[in-house]
Amino acid sequence: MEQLSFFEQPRPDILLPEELLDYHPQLFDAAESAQLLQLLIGTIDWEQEEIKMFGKVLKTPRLTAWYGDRHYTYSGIKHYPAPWTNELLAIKQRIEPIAGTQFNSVLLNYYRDASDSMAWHSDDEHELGKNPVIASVSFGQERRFDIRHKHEKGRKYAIQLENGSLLVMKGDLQHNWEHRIAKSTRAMKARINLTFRSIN
Ligand SMILES: O=C(O)CCC(=O)C(=O)O
Ligand SMILES: [Fe+2]
Repeated sequence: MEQLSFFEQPRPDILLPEELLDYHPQLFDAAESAQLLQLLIGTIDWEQEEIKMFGKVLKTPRLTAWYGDRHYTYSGIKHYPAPWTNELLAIKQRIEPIAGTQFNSVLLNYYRDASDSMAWHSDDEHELGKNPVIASVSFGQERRFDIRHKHEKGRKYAIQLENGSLLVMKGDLQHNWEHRIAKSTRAMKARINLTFRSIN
């Protein structure tokens, strides 16, 4: 199946383009990451959204939640976020100096196992502006993050997003590239990813 075989193992010899991606492993240590993973699983108001595709109603293959100050349209659905929690604010304050910008919203994704995923997409909604900085924090199971150029076939990268890491996405990544978290053929434990955004 194309989904599973598109990328081989990430090549550690290929450096990530630094104008697009800035990776900070172990920003949160193992103890803190384990604690935040359990706390977020237990306290976030998770939902499984439905998407309409080719006249069918499908469930999104992961759980999601929006928190922050601004409502936001994503995949054609208008979201009214829940107010910041103390933990989410603390994570936001920790990453803002590294990302070099301030955020007013966060999308949380909960990948329960290997069959949870996020399809190829760009975060290119109008409210985010043309070349947004988006800060992606991961807790729990390491998963592979795939990136491909929209027009130049063969320009692609894969990076393992480790427990406690921060990935800053910037430049024209949301304009000329797409990214995804593919399903995996190997067993996968729970993972939570938080993408902090600034919505106009
Ligand atoms: O789970 C991830 O690492 C990616 C999340 C993502 O692309 C998004 O929230 O738009
Ligand atoms: Fe995304």
